[in-house]
Amino acid sequence: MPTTIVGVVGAGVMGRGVTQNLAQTGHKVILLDLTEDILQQARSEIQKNIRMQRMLHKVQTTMSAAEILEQITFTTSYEPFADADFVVENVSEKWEIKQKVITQLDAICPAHTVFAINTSAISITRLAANTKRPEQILGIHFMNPVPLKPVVEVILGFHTSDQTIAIAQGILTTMQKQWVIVNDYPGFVSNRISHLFMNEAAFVVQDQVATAKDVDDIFIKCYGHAMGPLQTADLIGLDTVVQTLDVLYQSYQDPKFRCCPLLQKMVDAGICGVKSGQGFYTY
Ligand SMILES: NC(=O)c1ccc[n+]([C@@H]2O[C@H](COP(=O)([O-])OP(=O)(O)OC[C@H]3O[C@@H](n4cnc5c(N)ncnc54)[C@H](O)[C@@H]3O)[C@@H](O)[C@H]2O)c1
Repeated sequence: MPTTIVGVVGAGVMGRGVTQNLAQTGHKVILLDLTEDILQQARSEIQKNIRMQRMLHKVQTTMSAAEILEQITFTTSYEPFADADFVVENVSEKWEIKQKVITQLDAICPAHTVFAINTSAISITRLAANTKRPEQILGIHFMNPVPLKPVVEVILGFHTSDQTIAIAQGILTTMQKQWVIVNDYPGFVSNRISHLFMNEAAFVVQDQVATAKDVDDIFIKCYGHAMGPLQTADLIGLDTVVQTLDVLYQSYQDPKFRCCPLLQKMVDAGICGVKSGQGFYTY
């Protein structure tokens, strides 16, 4: 396999999962975030998740937790990205932040490096236009928790080349992932549909039609879903759900994506779901 070093930008919910998945399948990973504190939290969280996932989900790896962590370089500097062959970008779901990061990556990474954008809804084509390598950019929408979810959505930007797709598929195969390839319109398939579900579920709770648990129970017990829409929103992070709805609303100019005021109010109050310990449920 040609790729040896993978850069990961953003050490939040998704960046940690992507890093763990890459490291435990033998890749050398450079993980970048804004502060040492965030990186320290990411390190502890990855260590905890390796242990928990082995215990609860019987995840098979021949490497010890210490060996997996040794594969990861934690950094606040872009300098090590000069050696990266493949980059997975996982920063917050805000256009200005992703645009700045992709420009910095384009300046430091070697000419051959492929960039995979892990986004909920932002246009891959629009981000690619901020680089000198639009044919080497594609979207990989990983599912959460990354090491446990076997399938990703691969999103083709307008200029994404066949070679870029093949390189990404090579990395995904080593990560033990399967993929579904889709075209680039904001929200792709998964989030364009799921955010309507989650948003409307929040409106139902806001309107006091039912409690969060009753809404979720209907999806789980009547429709056979593994999780209800509000449990899913808590798992994603309510802040990320609100940001994604904002991107969808701006992109399509369609009122069906207007964010439920209850969701916005919860985020304003610091209630962001699993990551903050409180959302529609308590964690
Ligand atoms: N949470 C999910 O279930 C989920 C699933 C699929 C895709 N996504 C997408 O993945 C991306 C990351 O989501 P998340 O849930 O991990 O968010 P998060 O808020 O948990 O983490 C974002 C991280 O980005 C870092 N960051 C912000 N600006 C940065 C910069 N300039 N340079 C480096 N790091 C920076 C933050 O410090 C934070 O650690 C988003 O685009 C989101 O839409 C999320």
